[in-house]
Amino acid sequence: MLAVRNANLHYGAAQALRGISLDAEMGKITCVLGRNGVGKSSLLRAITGQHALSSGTVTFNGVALNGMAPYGRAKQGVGYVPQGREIFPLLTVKENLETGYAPLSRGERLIPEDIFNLFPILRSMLGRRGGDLSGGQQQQLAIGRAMVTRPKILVLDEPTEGIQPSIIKDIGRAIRYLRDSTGMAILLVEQYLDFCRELADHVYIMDRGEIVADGAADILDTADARRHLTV
Ligand SMILES: Nc1ncnc2c1ncn2[C@@H]1O[C@H](COP(=O)(O)OP(=O)(O)OP(=O)(O)O)[C@@H](O)[C@H]1O
Repeated sequence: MLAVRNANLHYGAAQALRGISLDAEMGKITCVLGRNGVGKSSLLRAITGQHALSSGTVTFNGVALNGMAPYGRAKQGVGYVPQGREIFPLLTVKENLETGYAPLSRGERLIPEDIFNLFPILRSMLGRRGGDLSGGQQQQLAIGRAMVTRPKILVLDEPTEGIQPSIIKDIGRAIRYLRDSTGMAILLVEQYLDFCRELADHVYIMDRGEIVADGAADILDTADARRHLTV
């Protein structure tokens, strides 16, 4: 289980996270919902080691991640699909996938066949440059690249952002498959309520750097949740 406790994060004098505590359990999909700018990406950057917390702790299966570089966290099994996907535009699809080898030992350096079963388009585009792919294909590639690292927790930053509905369905199916087939924990942040309602085992709602509610997906239908989520 990933456990965040009393996390505070600052950008200079501005505080982006205020005393956040949350759990992402193994074999479950945990969704964090919130409007633009409430601190969702900051939370994921703190978990994956892109930005240090000012105070608070992050542990994964009992191992303290605080102070560990992103590479060390990847070795601990933290896979990250960043906002905007961050595909290398001049590398081919295959080379992009192979960048996921970095935290693996030599014997583990294989591209899992599951990636192509979930996203067949990637197999047919292995030799194409990342920059030539559509936004939805790049999102599939970013998830595939994270799968190459054999994550025990997959952390996704707004996987539906700017993506057409048919590919959103494929991504939802892939996330469910990963939960059910591997028992990994999945933590995703989103603004797209219906996507979370369909997928989430547990939901947290964030507003202005704080967790303001949490529970099963049906809390999204409460008036209190809507107040924090509508613009
Ligand atoms: N590098 C940075 N320097 C200064 N302020 C930042 C930085 N990154 C984010 N912020 C600020 O921190 C707050 C939280 O931003 P964050 O990106 O975590 O929110 P978010 O919920 O992920 O929003 P979005 O949906 O737009 O990605 C915002 O007020 C944002 O302007």
